[in-house]
Amino acid sequence: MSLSIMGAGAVIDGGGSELILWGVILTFTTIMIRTMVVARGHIAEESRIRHRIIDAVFTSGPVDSTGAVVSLATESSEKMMALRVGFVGQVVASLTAPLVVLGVIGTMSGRIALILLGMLVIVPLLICGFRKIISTVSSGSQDARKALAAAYMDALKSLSTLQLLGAAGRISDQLAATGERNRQAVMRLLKGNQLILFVMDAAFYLAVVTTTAYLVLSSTALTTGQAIAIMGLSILLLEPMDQVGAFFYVGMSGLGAQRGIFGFLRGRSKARRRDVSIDPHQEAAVSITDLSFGYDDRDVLSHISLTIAPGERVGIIGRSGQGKSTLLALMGGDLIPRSGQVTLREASASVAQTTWLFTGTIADNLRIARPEATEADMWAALERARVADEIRRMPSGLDTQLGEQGLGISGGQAQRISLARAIISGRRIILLDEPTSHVDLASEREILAAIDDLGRDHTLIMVTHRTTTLRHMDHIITVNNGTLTADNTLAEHHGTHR
Ligand SMILES: Nc1ncnc2c1ncn2[C@@H]1O[C@H](COP(=O)(O)OP(=O)(O)OP(=O)(O)O)[C@@H](O)[C@H]1O
Repeated sequence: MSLSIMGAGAVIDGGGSELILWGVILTFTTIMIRTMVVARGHIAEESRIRHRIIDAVFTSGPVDSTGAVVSLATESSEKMMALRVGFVGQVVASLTAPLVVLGVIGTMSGRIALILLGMLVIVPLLICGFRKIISTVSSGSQDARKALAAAYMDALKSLSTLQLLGAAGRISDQLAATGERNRQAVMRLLKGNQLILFVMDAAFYLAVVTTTAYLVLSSTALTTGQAIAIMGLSILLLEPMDQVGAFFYVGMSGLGAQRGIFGFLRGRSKARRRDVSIDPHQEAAVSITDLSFGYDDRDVLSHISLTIAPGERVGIIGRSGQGKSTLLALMGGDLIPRSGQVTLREASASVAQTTWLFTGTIADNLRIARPEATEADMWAALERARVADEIRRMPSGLDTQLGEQGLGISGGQAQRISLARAIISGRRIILLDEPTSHVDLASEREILAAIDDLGRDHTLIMVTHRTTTLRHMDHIITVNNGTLTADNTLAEHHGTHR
């Protein structure tokens, strides 16, 4: 369009080939800038954002809401990428066009170009003004969407529990209500956008066209051809207005998503986990010195010290809520002590209370701990965890597909696969948090036998409630009121705690 308008002005004036040439060059430059900026690293940028989010989760430990993180790593990342790659590029390009046009108008009348430039500057100011007005509505819509994603994720994660409790219907109603709140928030955002767009579009179009017409008509220095060319060109000044609509859809939601992602990353970097310190020259497998820890303003462990020799099996017991799992998490580096020090001779592996298996095959789940493991390595680890025979009897063996959290196998089998994974990792300090609490007696016997079979090349530290398990331990430590009591033998334990 710019080409034909400039052409018109030039042809009418005669000898305007220079203008046409400029028009051609600058129009193509604008298109190239737009294409290059938009295309640059589209997918790379999105995966970079996702990578930062996931990296922050991995380095700083568990999150309060998995759903919210999934929402950040999917929808929000997409929106932030759309803002940074597609939208910013388009805005730059759409601002280039009017500047070029002003340059061309400037060759005919510097005064008109300057006045129109002044009007153009108002556009970003107007956008900023409206952004402030609408940002609350936009954040509300983002929050509603995040709440919806988190609610779905939580409901799906606890589906079987909800069904067992007969609460599925109620939760389904709650999800519907959360969905409705999300719909209303989106509608509010759209309504606000439409209104602002209408006002801005109409006002700006009218202002530019009337001002240009007035300036052209009141100028005596312009030829008829120039006057027509300037009037035509002024239409191109409205190009940024086409971006205003996109600004409120892509820009505002992108900025909201960016705020959410940066806020999450800032929070995570504050909570950044410090890996437990490793000292291969240390004699003890685990040494804890004058360690204190608490959640918020509540102290859980106070000035505790502990040394565990390589090859020892230590049972950690105590009443519910005394801090057994917390102590194990501190040994694994999942929590940071408030004061004091935890030092391990080498990195540890964990077997959690509830099985932690991914969707994938049994082999996939083992190779997570050691990607280069051969089939023979995997069978050896499964033998040691006393689950190999059962897996051999499964039609697909190592290729048996597991659902989320080990769906498709029994809790006891899942727990022993989890133990096999700790074994195949080659780590010789194994932290077990009540590995037998959710399994039947037969599975418990198998797990305990597997622990006995591990031999003295592994140091085992196990939180447990079960007295049967304690017989397999060399030492028992009781956590009580923030302190530790070491019972050197099982007899001592029975003597004091029966
Ligand atoms: N993430 C957390 N935020 C705040 N408080 C927590 C958190 N995790 C645990 N606690 C509290 O810290 C205390 C110790 O918890 P911990 O899970 O370590 O106890 P435990 O001895 O392992 O209990 P149980 O035998 O019931 O598993 C409890 O009072 C618990 O409520």
